[in-house]
Amino acid sequence: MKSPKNARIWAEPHLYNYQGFWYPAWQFQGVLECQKYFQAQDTDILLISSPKCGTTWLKALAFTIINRNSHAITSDHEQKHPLFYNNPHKLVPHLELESHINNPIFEPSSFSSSPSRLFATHLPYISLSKSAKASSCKLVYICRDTKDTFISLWHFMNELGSNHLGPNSLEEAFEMFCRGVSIFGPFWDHVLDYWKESKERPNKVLFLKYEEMREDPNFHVKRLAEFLGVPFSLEEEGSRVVEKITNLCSFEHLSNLGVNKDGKLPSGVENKTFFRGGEVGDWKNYLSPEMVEQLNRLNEEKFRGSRLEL
Ligand SMILES: Nc1ncnc2c1ncn2[C@@H]1O[C@H](COP(=O)(O)OS(=O)(=O)O)[C@@H](OP(=O)(O)O)[C@H]1O
Repeated sequence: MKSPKNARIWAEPHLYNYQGFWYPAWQFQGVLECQKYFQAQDTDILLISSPKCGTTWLKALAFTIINRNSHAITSDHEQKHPLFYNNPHKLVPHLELESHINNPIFEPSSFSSSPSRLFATHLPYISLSKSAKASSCKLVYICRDTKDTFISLWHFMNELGSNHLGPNSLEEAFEMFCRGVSIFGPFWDHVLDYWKESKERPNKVLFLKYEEMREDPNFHVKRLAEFLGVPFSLEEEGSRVVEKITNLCSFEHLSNLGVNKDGKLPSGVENKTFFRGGEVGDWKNYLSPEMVEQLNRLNEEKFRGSRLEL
């Protein structure tokens, strides 16, 4: 199904609805190919998110955790770790984007030496391939406060929007987001489906919250490593490997690296667009009291009975 009006929709001329979720034309083909062709292996790890919920950060953390034996955590002085000269999106391929370019080949990053293939996706649960759901591959989902996600998405899409239709105003974007019309949205359905799966199959789906990770990153890095089957040894804890990973992957560190200030992805997107501010509660600088009330009300309605709070 195609969006009804020929207007600016998240700086896109049209969005397409498939299985209840919205996509720009340039991603739609990749979504279909990914659902049809991606063959998950039992040892795979999929990092999953609705856009702007912490994908870049999670990619950096998971890559560093699972490859720590082959890529030791180096200091600013040594700069040997791949994160010093690669944006996290280059180290962890995004399924629906890569498949669009290389269909139907799903190649893990050549930087990874882990026996687990590491991929990321924004696909909603309903559109994952059969094997991703049925195999023993691990799914790590990260979600974020609804209001901060919306503000981050609005900035990002306006920044990306290279078409002649121009940017969306905050009010236009807000109205669409609340109706569920956003990239890989409705946001609430995306989050809720993975939340339910994480409750039903906790060994299969780990559900992370951006704000909780900001609050105590070391705790969540340990939790992530345990879930991925590569817990930290006592020796590693003693030599502060957890803290080193947290620091290496922090917003402050990654956003100040040359590669993330000046580099670009093969798609042409500038790496710096993935590092806007990384603040919790930035929505307070943008949303009116009425908008806040509306998003709070939607959160309550959509998540009622699920015990999920965002
Ligand atoms: N390392 C690290 N730590 C904490 N936060 C980080 C990090 N890297 C990126 N960010 C912030 O995450 C927001 C981008 O979200 P995503 O990475 O999910 O974007 S994308 O879906 O991959 O396009 C975006 O949030 P906003 O700054 O609020 O827009 C980024 O700044």
